[in-house]
Amino acid sequence: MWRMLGLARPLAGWMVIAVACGVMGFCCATGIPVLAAEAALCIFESGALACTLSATVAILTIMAVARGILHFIEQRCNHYIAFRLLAHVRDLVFSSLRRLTPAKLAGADRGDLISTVTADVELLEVFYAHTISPICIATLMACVMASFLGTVAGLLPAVFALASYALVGAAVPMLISRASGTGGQRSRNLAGALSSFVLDSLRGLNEVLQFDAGTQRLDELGERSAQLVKTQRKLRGHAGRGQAATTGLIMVLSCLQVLLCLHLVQTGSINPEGAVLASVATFSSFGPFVALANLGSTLQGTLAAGRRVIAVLDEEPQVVDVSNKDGAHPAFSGIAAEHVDFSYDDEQILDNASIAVEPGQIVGIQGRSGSGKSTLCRLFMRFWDVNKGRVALSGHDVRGVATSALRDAEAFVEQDTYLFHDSIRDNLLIAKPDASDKELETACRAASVHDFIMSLPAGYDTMIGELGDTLSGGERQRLGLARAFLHDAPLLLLDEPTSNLDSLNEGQILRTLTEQCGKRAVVLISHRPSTMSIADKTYSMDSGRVS
Ligand SMILES: Nc1ncnc2c1ncn2[C@@H]1O[C@H](COP(=O)(O)OP(=O)(O)OP(=O)(O)O)[C@@H](O)[C@H]1O
Repeated sequence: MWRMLGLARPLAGWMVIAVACGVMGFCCATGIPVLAAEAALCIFESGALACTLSATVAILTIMAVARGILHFIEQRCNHYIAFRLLAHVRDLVFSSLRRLTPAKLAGADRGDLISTVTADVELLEVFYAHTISPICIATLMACVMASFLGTVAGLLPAVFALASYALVGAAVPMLISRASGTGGQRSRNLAGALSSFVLDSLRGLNEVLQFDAGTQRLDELGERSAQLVKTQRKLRGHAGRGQAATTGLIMVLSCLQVLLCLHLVQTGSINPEGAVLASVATFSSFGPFVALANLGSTLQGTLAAGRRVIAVLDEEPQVVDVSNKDGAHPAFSGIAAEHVDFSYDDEQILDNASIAVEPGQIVGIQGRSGSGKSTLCRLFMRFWDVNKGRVALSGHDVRGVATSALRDAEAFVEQDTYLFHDSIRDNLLIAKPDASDKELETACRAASVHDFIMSLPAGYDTMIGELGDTLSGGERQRLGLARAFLHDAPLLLLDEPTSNLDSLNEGQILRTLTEQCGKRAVVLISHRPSTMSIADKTYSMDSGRVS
């Protein structure tokens, strides 16, 4: 909670305005019946109906309008603070992910991470807009009311009111929160799992139809929905019972205050006027504390979301970027893995692996599936650091090379090319944002994809559908290669670059690679003998060892 509050420090000024408006607004809300009671007493005592009534009506009208305006300003400020902070927190989370990726996003907790980035950050709105300032407002209102009651009716009604506020505003939300238990969290997890299941089913629709698994998927969908509805019904039940208990408790406490005031009048400790004003004020002053009582059912979920967001912010990256100032910027003169040991978790993937790539060379790597070929490329990119040995770029350990220099020196085409929901042009320009149309065309011709792009209705400005599934595997692969060619790095790491291509397109790509090999070094991973035939030398990988 303190860490989350710390993030709100730059917006403290807005928070002060929100709290001030909230307190003044509740003073008006409580003041209206108190003033009305005061006017009634005055008329009853003096009989000066006309003048008292018009003055009172005027003041009451001003207070009622002021209450509305103040509440509006309070809510505006709270939501301004909340949404500014959500943007700030999202920025912090994305910066953190930038530090933690790609190792973090390749891990098994990827799904959890995505719900932290989306749902958890969103949930913090409740904390920033509906938790902090209501707590401050309730605390200040408790002080204001205690001093008012102390003035009109003495110490005892003031102390009783304070105890009542503590009961409604602190004990009740804690009890509701405890009674709801982890229900809020469970409901959120179930809702997240349900949407993933729906998305998964839609993505795998072809497989579902092909294997006639529709009924089975529908049954599972029904079961998951029923579980979610059950959990939410239970939660609503808790919230409803909590609200009913709060309202009942307020009635009982207000009546007890009236009885206490009557008793004090009987003993002569206070006058009847003070007793009436204290009773009316107590009845109408529970608003800020009810707001806190209602937080009970959401508090645990909000704090759990905050804890997860802060855990992402605090997580230490597996690979720490090297800044331009601290790192080396060597001109490319080859890359090598020297006696490298590596494991993702406990399972050893590379065992004393050594490989050397010189400028202008095409180096092939082959081996059975899972032998660690792609892993070696990821170590060249320094997505992970080696456990033993070193990866050397131009003779420099990559752990000492500036990350931007490393990215400039290498272009990596992985087995799956990710295409953004954007135009083909913008998808390619990510590799070189300032590339001219001519450069774009040259890269696409080299990747044998220019003619295909020109056959599309809007050419390079054609939008790529969501998940890129309007394109074939081969078209996506060639766009990935075009990106790498555009990046124009001296080292190309190509992981199965021709696996989805027909022999015509494969031939064109291989021609491009051999033509360019004077210009750059290429690491080529492939199971295809035709692709491997262009390699100057070939390494074989088996159980993490290279020969
Ligand atoms: N992020 C990861 N976390 C844990 N294990 C991983 C991770 N990525 C890969 N592995 C495991 O490491 C081993 C080597 O994977 P790698 O992708 O390097 O193999 P590969 O030789 O390129 O296989 P293929 O030819 O099928 O692409 C595999 O057993 C794989 O399951």
